Amino acid sequence: MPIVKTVSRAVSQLLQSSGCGCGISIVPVRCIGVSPRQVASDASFHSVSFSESDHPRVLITGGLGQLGVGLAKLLRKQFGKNNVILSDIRKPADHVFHSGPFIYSDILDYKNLREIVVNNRITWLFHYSALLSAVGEANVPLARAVNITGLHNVLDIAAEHNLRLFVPSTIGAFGPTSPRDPTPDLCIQRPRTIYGVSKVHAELMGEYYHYRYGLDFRCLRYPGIISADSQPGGGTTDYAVQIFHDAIKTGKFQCNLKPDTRLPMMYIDDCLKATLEVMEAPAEALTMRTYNISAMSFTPEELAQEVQKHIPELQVTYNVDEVRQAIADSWPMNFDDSNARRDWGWKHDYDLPELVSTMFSFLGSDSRIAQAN
Ligand SMILES: NC(=O)c1ccc[n+]([C@@H]2O[C@H](COP(=O)([O-])OP(=O)(O)OC[C@H]3O[C@@H](n4cnc5c(N)ncnc54)[C@H](O)[C@@H]3O)[C@@H](O)[C@H]2O)c1
Ligand SMILES: C[C@@H](O)[C@H](N)C(=O)O
Repeated sequence: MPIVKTVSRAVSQLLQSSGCGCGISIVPVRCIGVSPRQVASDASFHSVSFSESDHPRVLITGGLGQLGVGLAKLLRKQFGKNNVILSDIRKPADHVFHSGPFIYSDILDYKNLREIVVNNRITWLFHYSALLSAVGEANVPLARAVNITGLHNVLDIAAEHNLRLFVPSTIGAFGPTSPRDPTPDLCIQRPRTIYGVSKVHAELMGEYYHYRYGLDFRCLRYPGIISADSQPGGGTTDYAVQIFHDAIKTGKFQCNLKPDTRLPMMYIDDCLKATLEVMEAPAEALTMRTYNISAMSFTPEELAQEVQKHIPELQVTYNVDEVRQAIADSWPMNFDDSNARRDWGWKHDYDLPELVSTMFSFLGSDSRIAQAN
């Protein structure tokens, strides 16, 4: 009995200890073994030397998707080219490979991931690997492995090596029983996609590791992200990127969501700015570890009208994809991000008109606009 009492007192002290995790020295260390793939620290690099400044040394997982290359560019500007390593399981395009350090990393290979963190003295990790909502529904076992098992690997390595860890969540972490207009930070979360379920799991596990082990976990729930120079990876909000390419190439766009489907959206520069800001925010400013961020909300019809201000002859038709429509109908229509705005000064720069004109100036539609006028 005395042993049971001592253990339960220790556990209740742990559970009551505050956010910083001070005094909790236990970390979830897995068996230390020798990786069969031990390589010299610089084996995979075409540029190897880290600066000796105080800059964080950054690893981005899943970095060849829609968001990772842009994030690397922003972070390299801030912290130096060689302090930011992009990684993925895909082969990088030439311009990406030559823009800074790139390394192969499969997040399901725990030892290899640990080796990369150790050999490169990583201090900040941005965990971008994931299968998004539509591709996740098409391959649930793979989505479960990448989004859940992969996250477990990342969490353990981050806790073991005292990293600051950023994991993005999404509007997809909410479901049909959540309040949808607006959706606050704290409310019912019962998503009906494997993507959403894995992201709620990531939010909860990250926060648990923060309170239990003192892990510096930071998480933003992104809206659908719109970018000009990178393609979306198979989500429900992809239509809002595709419309620009089709408008310029063919003047026709077939939308796979109904015209009145309202979803929160954001231009990539705002998304990446928020990501860096929350990672740089002083820990004392963060009253929470998972925040909604928001910029605008629109329907396909409203986006098409704004695009038609630039390409008046654009013809839009609708051919609804039932899987994507059901997902979109269960997601927030508007996102309440007042906590992010209050705690660390989040402020977006792009509303719908600025987003559309910026996309067209990137995609070089000037000649078409001139023709249209
Ligand atoms: N793009 C958006 O609209 C959006 C919105 C909300 C949240 N997010 C989140 O932001 C993050 C990045 O999104 P994205 O749009 O760039 O995704 P993406 O689908 O474009 O890219 C994901 C990357 O993960 C990689 N990957 C897959 N399996 C892997 C594995 N086993 N090991 C390592 N890498 C692997 C893929 O090769 C791919 O390059 C994701 O976590 C996503 O959930 C994105
Ligand atoms: C919203 C987001 O997480 C992603 N773009 C998707 O649609 O799946």
